[in-house]
Amino acid sequence: MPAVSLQHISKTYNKGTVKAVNSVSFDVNKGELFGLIGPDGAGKTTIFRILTTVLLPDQGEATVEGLDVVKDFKTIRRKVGYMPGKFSLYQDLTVSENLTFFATIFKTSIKENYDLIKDIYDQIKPFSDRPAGKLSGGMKQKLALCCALIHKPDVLFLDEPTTGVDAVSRKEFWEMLQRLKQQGISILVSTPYMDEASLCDRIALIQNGNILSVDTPQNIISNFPAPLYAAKAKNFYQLLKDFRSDPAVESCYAFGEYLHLTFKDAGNCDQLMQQLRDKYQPAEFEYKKTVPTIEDSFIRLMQQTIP
Ligand SMILES: Nc1ncnc2c1ncn2[C@@H]1O[C@H](COP(=O)(O)OP(=O)(O)OP(=O)(O)O)[C@@H](O)[C@H]1O
Repeated sequence: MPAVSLQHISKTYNKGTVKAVNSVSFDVNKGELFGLIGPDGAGKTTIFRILTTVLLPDQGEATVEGLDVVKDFKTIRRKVGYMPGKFSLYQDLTVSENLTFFATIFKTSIKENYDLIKDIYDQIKPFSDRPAGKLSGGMKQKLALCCALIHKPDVLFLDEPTTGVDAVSRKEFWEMLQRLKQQGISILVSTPYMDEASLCDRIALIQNGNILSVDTPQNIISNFPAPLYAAKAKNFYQLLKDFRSDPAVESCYAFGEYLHLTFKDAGNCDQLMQQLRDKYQPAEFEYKKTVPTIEDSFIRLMQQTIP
C-alpha cells in the first residue's frame, strides 16, 4: 500500500472557471521523500489541501495510508502532519506555547515525542520564550516543522517549506528531511525551486494543474532526448532572437547567463552550432555542450504540452 495515492483528482474554483488541478494521478511510496515541483499557481497547494482533507476534490479518488480522503477524513487528520505554505504558527504565542498548543490538540505532549523533534527543536530552544512572530524566517520554518511533527505523523505534507528562506536554512531544512525519512516518515514536499528536486527520491513535475512527469530526478534528466548546448554573446538578447527564429533550432531559452538550445536535427549538432556562429557572427560568442538539469527537462515537457 502506498503512503499516498491520487487517481484522476480534479479541482476547479470559481464555479468551474479556474481549473486548478486536472486529472492528477501519482503515488508516494512508504518511507519516500517525494517532491511536487512546479511554479506558482501550478496546483500544488490545492493537491496538499485535498490530501490533508481541508478541501474536497471535484473528481477522482485519493487515499492517505490507505484511507479515503473524503470518507475517512477524521482518521487521516490524526495520521498526517501538515505544514502549509503560509506559516501556520500563532504569532503572539511563544515558541514553546505554539508547540504545547499543537501537542495538546493532538492529545499528546512535547515529552512523549521529543525524540522525533529533538534535532530541530534544539536549534530554536534558545528562543523558546520569544513570540513566533518575532522569529526569523528560518526559525519560523523550524518551529512550524516541529509543530507538524509533534504528534508523530505517518505522513508529512510540507507545502513550499523553503519559499522565502535563505540558502543556508534551505540546505539545513533538506538535511532535516533526510533524517526524518530515515525514521520511516513518508514525506510529500512541494517546491518551486528546481534545484531542490535532486534532493528527492522521486518527483512529479506539475504545470497548470497537469502532471508532466513522475520519476526519479536522475531518470527525468537522463530522458532528456537531445544534445543540449549553452551559448552566450555580448548582445545576449540579439543572440536569443536570432537563434529562436533560426529554422535549424528546435528550442532556445534564457538559462542564467547562457541561453540553452537544442536542434531539430539531433545528428550533427556541433556542425549546426558552427553554422549558427558563421551565420550571425555574434561578438564575444562562446558555446559549449552542456548537461541538462531538471529545469531543462521541465521546460521541454512544458513546451510539449502546450498545444
Ligand atoms: N480559493 C481559490 N479561488 C479561486 N482560485 C484559486 C483558489 N485557490 C487557488 N486558486 C487558483 O488555482 C490555481 C492553482 O493554485 P494553487 O494555489 O493550488 O497553486 P500552487 O502551485 O500552490 O501555487 P502557489 O504557490 O501560488 O500557491 C491558480 O490558478 C490559483 O490562482
